[in-house]
Amino acid sequence: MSGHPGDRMDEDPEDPIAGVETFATQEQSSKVLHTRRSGSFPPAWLLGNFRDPAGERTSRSVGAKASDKSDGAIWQRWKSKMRMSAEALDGLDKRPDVSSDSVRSQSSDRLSDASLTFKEVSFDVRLRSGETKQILAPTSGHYESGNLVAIMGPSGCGKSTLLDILAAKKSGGYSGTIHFNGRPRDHLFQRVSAYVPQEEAMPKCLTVMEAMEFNSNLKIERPSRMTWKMQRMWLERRLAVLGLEKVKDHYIGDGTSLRGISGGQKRRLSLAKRLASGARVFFCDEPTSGLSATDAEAAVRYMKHMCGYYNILVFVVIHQPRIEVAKLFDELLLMTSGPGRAVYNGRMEDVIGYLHNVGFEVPVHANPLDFFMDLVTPERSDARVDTFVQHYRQNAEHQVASRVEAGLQVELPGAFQLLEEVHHQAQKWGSMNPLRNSVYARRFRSQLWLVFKRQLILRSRDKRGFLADLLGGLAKAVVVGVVYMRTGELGAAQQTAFFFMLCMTCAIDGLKSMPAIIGERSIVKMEASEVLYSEWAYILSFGVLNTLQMLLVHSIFITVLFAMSGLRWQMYGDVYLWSTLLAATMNALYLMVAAIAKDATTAIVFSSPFMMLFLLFNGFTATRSSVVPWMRWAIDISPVAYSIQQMVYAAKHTYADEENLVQGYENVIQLSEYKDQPYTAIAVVAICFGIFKSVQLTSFRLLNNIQR
Ligand SMILES: Nc1ncnc2c1ncn2[C@@H]1O[C@H](COP(=O)(O)OP(=O)(O)OP(=O)(O)O)[C@@H](O)[C@H]1O
Repeated sequence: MSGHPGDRMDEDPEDPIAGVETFATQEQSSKVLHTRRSGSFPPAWLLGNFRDPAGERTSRSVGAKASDKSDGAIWQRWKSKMRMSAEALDGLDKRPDVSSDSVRSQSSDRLSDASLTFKEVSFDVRLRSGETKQILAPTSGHYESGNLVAIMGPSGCGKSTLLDILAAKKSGGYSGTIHFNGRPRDHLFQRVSAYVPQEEAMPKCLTVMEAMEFNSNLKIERPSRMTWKMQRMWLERRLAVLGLEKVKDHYIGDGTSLRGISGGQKRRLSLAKRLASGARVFFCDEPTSGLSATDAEAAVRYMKHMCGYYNILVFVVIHQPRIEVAKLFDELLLMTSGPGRAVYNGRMEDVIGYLHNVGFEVPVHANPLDFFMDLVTPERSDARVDTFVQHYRQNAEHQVASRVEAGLQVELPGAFQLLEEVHHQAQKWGSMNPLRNSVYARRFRSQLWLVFKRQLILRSRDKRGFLADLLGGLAKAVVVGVVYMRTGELGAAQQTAFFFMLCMTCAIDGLKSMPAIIGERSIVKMEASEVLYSEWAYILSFGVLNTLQMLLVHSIFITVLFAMSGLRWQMYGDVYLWSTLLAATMNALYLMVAAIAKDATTAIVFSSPFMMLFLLFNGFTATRSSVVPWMRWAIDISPVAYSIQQMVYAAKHTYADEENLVQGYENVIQLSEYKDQPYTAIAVVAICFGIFKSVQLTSFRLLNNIQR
């Protein structure tokens, strides 16, 4: 069997195989391919610009010289591989005991072994009173791939704390050691592990397959001769393992404005995305909470599939599962609270025997886990916490300790070697860049392109939002234009009032961009903490697209308004330039606030003082001589004031042949203490823009780091 990024490789069967499943997939895929290439937007090049398996034209240069024959051979090998993995998957589905070794060994996609060992991991916090509180007492464990591990215990016992420490979500503040594959965890651990939050924010207008492609492309580089269609087949296998193949072309949705996949399917998509990223160890924080009993069971059952089929290690923090669900877990780490301490750490099937050894018999028809949980929940009157803690210390702790020591003796390939193994095998499908020894699997420019591409797709699908923005700009221009229709015939004071109103309108227009960045922040926070891409990649792509859209809407607004005002077209260039600089600077200000604020309401509240400062100290209604001397600086730094000032000078030059107007403008200049200083004006506007952008970028990054 031949390989693909993330799979273990065996020998390639060279014979061409056209299995039923393969054909079905091929047909579906080509249907989508056809739809995407037939002129719809986003265009095909945006969604995937890769060679058709049949050797058709490609825009990807690497591998373009390969002969059709060898491309055909690659395609046949790939089809054969996919068919065999589909058969193995079918076999897995049909077996009631999904974890049986015989079924596992059928899996051609089985990843190499991995283990996680933690020794004496504890966590203390310093309270405001100065005291230290132990949240998690020293806890140890050793777990190997192919196992589904349940972490259970009463509320507040430190399950999530332990999970966060193991997943490297907590960068410090804990003691103890954590080893991956018998070696100390290093910076590459994040590339081979995945943290799955309780509920994940995902872009609603993306399809399930596109979400998979996004994660996969950011974590695993596609070899040059692996086509878009081949990658899709590979991702379909991952979706099939989690029971999502039927919804692969459905939108994710948000359940309200866009009905997408169900809540249970979303949870499974969270897993599938990480699977497509090549993760070997999963840390899932309450993946079943909020789901119906049926969906919760399905989620755990699919996790079990994933574990067995790919040989993955999965930790799941879970609250009192039903007996059918509990039985799916291989291992159990049960904790009690006050502080968090282990009271059981072993195979799930041994729980009843363990309870018997401690002196408790599980009542007939009772769920053993419910029974056990009740006994170790300190708040319950029938709890026997001390008995279990003591029994664990005297009889079980040393067994766990020896498992840990044995685990530490076995040095499996480290994260880099695992990545190298995958990289090496993937090279069978074409050339690739050298493997990066960085937390980011892809270079910054690839991250930027992939993030930009997704943003463009999402924006292109939000046609209503775009149209509303465009029509809003047009309507605003018409309304303001009707008010100032005779401006061209009026005196300098009235014309300056028009410039003032125009600048005010441009200055507040950017407020509407705030909800977009706030809405996407939780998605970016999650993805950036998973080191899919750097925050800069997001901020840059958002900035470019937001600016382009703003420029388009702004241009329509200014042009229509200017045409209606009746002013001479000679000064259109100046009006356009200064209003655009002002709009861009104020937009940067609003995005800066949006990057800091908790939510949209807070952002509006925060942005008001800044907005008022610039709008009120505008040099026209409040001049340098009319404001208190100690507030004159506000006019000196106001982009609004500089924009009005430069428009006034432009008008004075434009109407140089009309004596009355020139005189009128002289009066305005004198009253408002204006100076014709275009370079100072540009410098001030550019400095403001630079400061707002820098604060936005830094705070976005800082906030993400704090919350990581
Ligand atoms: N950084 C911290 N500072 C103060 N207290 C903390 C900190 N981290 C965790 N805790 C406290 O430690 C306890 C354990 O929290 P944790 O979220 O790990 O528990 P849990 O078992 O996952 O709870 P639940 O099942 O309710 O989600 C809680 O009381 C929590 O408030």
